[in-house]
Amino acid sequence: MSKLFRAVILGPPGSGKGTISERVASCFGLQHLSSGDFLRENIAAKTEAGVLAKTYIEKGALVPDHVMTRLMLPRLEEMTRHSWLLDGFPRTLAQAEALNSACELDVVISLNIPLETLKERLRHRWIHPASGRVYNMFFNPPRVQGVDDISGEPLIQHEDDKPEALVARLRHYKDVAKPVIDLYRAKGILHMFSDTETDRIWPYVSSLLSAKIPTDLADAQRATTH
Ligand SMILES: Nc1nc2c(ncn2[C@@H]2O[C@H](COP(=O)(O)OP(=O)(O)O)[C@@H](O)[C@H]2O)c(=O)[nH]1
Ligand SMILES: Nc1ccn([C@@H]2O[C@H](COP(=O)(O)OP(=O)(O)O)[C@@H](O)[C@H]2O)c(=O)n1
Repeated sequence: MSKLFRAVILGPPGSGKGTISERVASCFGLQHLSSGDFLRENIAAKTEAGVLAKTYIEKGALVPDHVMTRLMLPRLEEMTRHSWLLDGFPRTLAQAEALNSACELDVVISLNIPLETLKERLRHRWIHPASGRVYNMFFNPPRVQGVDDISGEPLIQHEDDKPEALVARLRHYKDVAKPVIDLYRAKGILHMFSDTETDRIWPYVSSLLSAKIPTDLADAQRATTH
């Protein structure tokens, strides 16, 4: 069996992790696992972890490490036969260390986006809460203003994307992420991309993954996902 491929995408809220992950999933056939979406599914299903996580997210706080790892590691266990791209986890050094002991990563993509750009994007981010689909009123607007393209249901704005909560959230992200980035840099698997536009970053991410993902794996996975 060919080797499976494991990747993580890091970056502050609004840096384009979800947008790039979707492109990676469709071009390279990796499974995209977003911890934010998975948390929202757990909250909607009122699982034990979901009920607990909700109390933190509502306050704009990070979900504690032991809750996140207890949620994510079993989910990754279910994907041992797939190649995947993990988005939103790990967020802290403790989460990165827990992930380390569960599996070996091939590549870490880190998005380095200027603060002003992040603020501008998140102000205009709207989501469809049931599916996690993300829109931007300029970059990828819904076909009908305020309405999800697929379900026709109303879009909402995250409380923590509103301007008042944003700056503190982005600043906090930086402090927490630094040791995670340092860890992956020390392991020699970190690839950092800096720009203000996802469309300019994407060709570099795409050529990195083309070089790193074994071709037989990419072909096989494409065949099963299309
Ligand atoms: N203007 C602009 N918006 C973008 C770009 N890339 C992503 N977005 C939007 O910015 C917001 C944040 O992107 P998302 O992929 O959700 O970032 P994440 O929080 O890191 O997962 C979304 O509304 C995206 O549609 C870009 O290059 N330019
Ligand atoms: N590893 C993680 C991932 C998400 N979260 C929480 O879940 C929320 C939504 O995650 P997300 O990845 O969809 O959103 P942003 O990081 O773009 O805000 C975050 O704002 C955190 O409150 C967390 O605490 N720890």
